[in-house]
Amino acid sequence: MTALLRAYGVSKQFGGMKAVKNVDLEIIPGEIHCLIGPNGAGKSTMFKLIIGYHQPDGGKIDFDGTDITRAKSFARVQRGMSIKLQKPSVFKELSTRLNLHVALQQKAGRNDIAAEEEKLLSLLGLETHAQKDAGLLSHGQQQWLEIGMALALSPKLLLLDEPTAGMSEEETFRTGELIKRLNDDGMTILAVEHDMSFVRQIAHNVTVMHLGEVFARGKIEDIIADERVAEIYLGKGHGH
Ligand SMILES: Nc1ncnc2c1ncn2[C@@H]1O[C@H](COP(=O)(O)OP(=O)(O)OP(=O)(O)O)[C@@H](O)[C@H]1O
Repeated sequence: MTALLRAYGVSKQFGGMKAVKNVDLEIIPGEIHCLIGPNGAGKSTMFKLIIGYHQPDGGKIDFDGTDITRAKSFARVQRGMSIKLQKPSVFKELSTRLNLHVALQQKAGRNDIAAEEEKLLSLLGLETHAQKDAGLLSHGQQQWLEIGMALALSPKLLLLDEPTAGMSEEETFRTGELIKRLNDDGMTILAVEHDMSFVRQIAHNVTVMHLGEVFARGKIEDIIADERVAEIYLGKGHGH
């Protein structure tokens, strides 16, 4: 199957520090793909190269059949990437519903925004919080709202940077169920994630980075069974 996103030999250096070395990554339409690895592995840098926050020193990134290696972030969004960064950046003084409304308005050609709002509120499990100021939602609810705002753009690829950061165990599990529901509805998802039990809950395929390089890649069940992967997580005392 043709990849939706394909990175070839991507590298990024900060001063003398090679944060990402010759990384290949492939996202297939319809999959949930997790990019994992211990602290300092280069995951965030790779994510930022994909979303256009950093420019690579070498390599190439194709998205939906187009070379986007040097494209600006907004051009990537226009092509169908939707990005949810780690920290929620909802409009805290606006209601949950209004946050979704604003996000839905950004996509041209919507004719029934109210119906889309209802759909998203129910998908996110936030119906009873529709009128509440977003700033009064729990941390987890704000993260879900932001996922909803990312979905409002009807993306081809949803990119999530550590979607469970700072969440309780219960919120983490519910986030996993939400991501799986989105995927059941056809959404392709790339998530950078630390939490292995969460990765086990959602991932189809996994790319493992270590010291800036791809250390392993494959189906989630093979990655879980790979003792070398367990060693890089546990062996160096990084605490993940
Ligand atoms: N803007 C930057 N300037 C200098 N060095 C950087 C920069 N961004 C990342 N690095 C370095 O690149 C390496 C990889 O960092 P990166 O944040 O990509 O790893 P990570 O796998 O996301 O780690 P973590 O799980 O701790 O977030 C680290 O050694 C980091 O200090």
